[in-house]
Amino acid sequence: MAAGVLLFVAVNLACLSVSGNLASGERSFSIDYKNNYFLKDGKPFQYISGSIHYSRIPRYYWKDRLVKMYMAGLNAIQVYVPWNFHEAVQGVHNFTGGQDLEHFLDLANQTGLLVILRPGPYICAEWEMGGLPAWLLQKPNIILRSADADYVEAVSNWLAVLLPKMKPWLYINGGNIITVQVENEYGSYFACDYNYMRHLRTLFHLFLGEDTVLFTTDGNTDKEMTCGTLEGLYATVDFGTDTNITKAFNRQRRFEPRGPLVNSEFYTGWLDHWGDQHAVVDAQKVSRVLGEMLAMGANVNMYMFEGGTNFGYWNGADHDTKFRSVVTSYDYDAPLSEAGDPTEKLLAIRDVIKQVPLIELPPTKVDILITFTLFQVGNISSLLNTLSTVGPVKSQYPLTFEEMKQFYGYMLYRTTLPRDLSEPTPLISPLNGVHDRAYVSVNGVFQGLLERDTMLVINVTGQQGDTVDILVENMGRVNFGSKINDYKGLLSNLILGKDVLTDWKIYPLDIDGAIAGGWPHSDSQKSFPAPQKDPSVGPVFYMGTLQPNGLAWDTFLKLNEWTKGQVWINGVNLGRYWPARGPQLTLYIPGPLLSTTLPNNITVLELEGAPAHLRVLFMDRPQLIVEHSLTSVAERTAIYSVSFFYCILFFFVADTV
Ligand SMILES: CCCC/N=C1\SC[C@@H]2[C@H](O)[C@H](O)[C@@H](O)CN12
Repeated sequence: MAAGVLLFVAVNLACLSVSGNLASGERSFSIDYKNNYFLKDGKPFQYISGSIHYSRIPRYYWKDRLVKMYMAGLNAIQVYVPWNFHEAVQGVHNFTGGQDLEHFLDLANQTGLLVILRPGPYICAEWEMGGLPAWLLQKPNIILRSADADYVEAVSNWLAVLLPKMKPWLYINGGNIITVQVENEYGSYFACDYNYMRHLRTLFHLFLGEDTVLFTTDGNTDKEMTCGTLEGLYATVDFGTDTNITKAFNRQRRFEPRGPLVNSEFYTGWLDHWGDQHAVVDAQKVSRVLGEMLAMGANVNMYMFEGGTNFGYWNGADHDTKFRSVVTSYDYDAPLSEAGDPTEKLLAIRDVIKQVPLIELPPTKVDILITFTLFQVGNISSLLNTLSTVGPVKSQYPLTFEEMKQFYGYMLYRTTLPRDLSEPTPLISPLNGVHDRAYVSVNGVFQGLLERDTMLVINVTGQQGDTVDILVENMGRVNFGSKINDYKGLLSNLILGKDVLTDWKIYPLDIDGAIAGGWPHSDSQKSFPAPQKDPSVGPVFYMGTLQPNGLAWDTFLKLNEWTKGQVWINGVNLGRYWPARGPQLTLYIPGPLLSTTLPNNITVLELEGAPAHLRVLFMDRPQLIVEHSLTSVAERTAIYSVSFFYCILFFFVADTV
């Protein structure tokens, strides 16, 4: 029996012998600084936890994931609360449906899982702006994650709503929350503002009670631990498989000489940015290092255990040497896949934990391969009456998304050519002010794109008075480091040759609202352009309808030879696709999102260029670019032959108009 299990059994046996000094039935959770472990109801307790983000999993799959985590041997889960997920509009709080945090906590409780709650208010997590709501940026020069008065006021108002909801869920009050994290890796942030952390500590104690176990988590360096820790908040560390465990926990000991050893984020995998090679972490290495930590009696949370998906516009970004947007899939090479399928890594981890009988895990999904063809709806310039019902804001110079009070998605900036441009003329944002991608058209003809930090100039031609349309895409706000004040849109003027472009009409686009309202399928009685021989280039909408065919399983949408864009299915925004850049090549579609009785409406916004065939493919497994080619020849042959067979069998010509 692995040493880790021996120790786990020993700790549990110790529980039987320890005569708790508690009234029978009284619940408590605390730190035993004498014996260096947690006490649960007065008995030694070691948590084996996994991170799962309810904001990245459809509500109908929460229980499925939680049960699988329990079946893997965990006794706890760790969960972030993204502030912007619950207060996208200032002062308007949403705790229903996919935001029903208390329902998620209740499902975890029903499943026998304790909870390590991480309410931030900043959470990082490769989530949009690290969970901070973008409307904070409307306060000029706000210093986020500091004692800045505007920021502190907004944080205090938010925590005054959230924390009272959480108090009944504390283990000591009959719930399942055992510990609560304050902020997140604060030692990594430039501000190092102890007054801010003291204010948070005051609020957390005020709303949750003085006897709640509060903690901090920081990267495994002295500098990070120095700025990130505070008296009264138990200091924990995070590190992955390549870190020396003894050195890491010795560093924690320098800040917490007594108390339980805790690795709050043991990285089971890692995140992907568009253009990266897909990050993987060896399963045997993960299970081995986990076993070593458990054998030391350490408390471990595996980050991630179930990653899920950055649906809609919720992905974050990093900005070290340049801006790098996080992909839609948050699979994280985690023990449970993005679609919730157990992996070899989960089985290896379960072998180390071995605290639950080896119940058979549910089988993976059945094979599905469906191909069908989309039809062109039109380009954005021609759809402004549908997509921008509020109409344009006129401004001499460009306004940001935040100034326009639209925080996510896409914005259309329109002006006219100041003079004839018979020769290709450079269009440039001299201050690198395109945040993040701008798709440029003249009189509806796509001229090219500008990309933050990457593509800073394109050539344009046209005649004086021609309409210049610039569609700007928010690719997700930076979620880590000093650049989280990540304003979006055209942050500075555009220069065309020697002319500063002025006199703008700026159109907020409510694409999600239009699609949720049934567009474009509800317009299907109208005539759409007939399929073109040559595919359009530039931002164009396409639509399709998949007739019900019993398909109610999880599938993965592949847009083979498409470039980059966004997909909606039955009104739900699945997120971004970018197969031209990878490594992600498919989009996860949760099975219950598809109707087995009604037509399934697919809408695609292709931003650069669709393939002539306009076909899309529903697959039974994800595809991504790994270090070697996508698949071996044998695998490729198998996929294509199976695909060919199913194409014949399931070829769907989408409903046309
Ligand atoms: C080297 C940069 C470290 C930044 N911290 C990261 S990257 C992946 C994870 C998640 O973002 C997590 O939310 C952070 O707390 C720690 N971490």
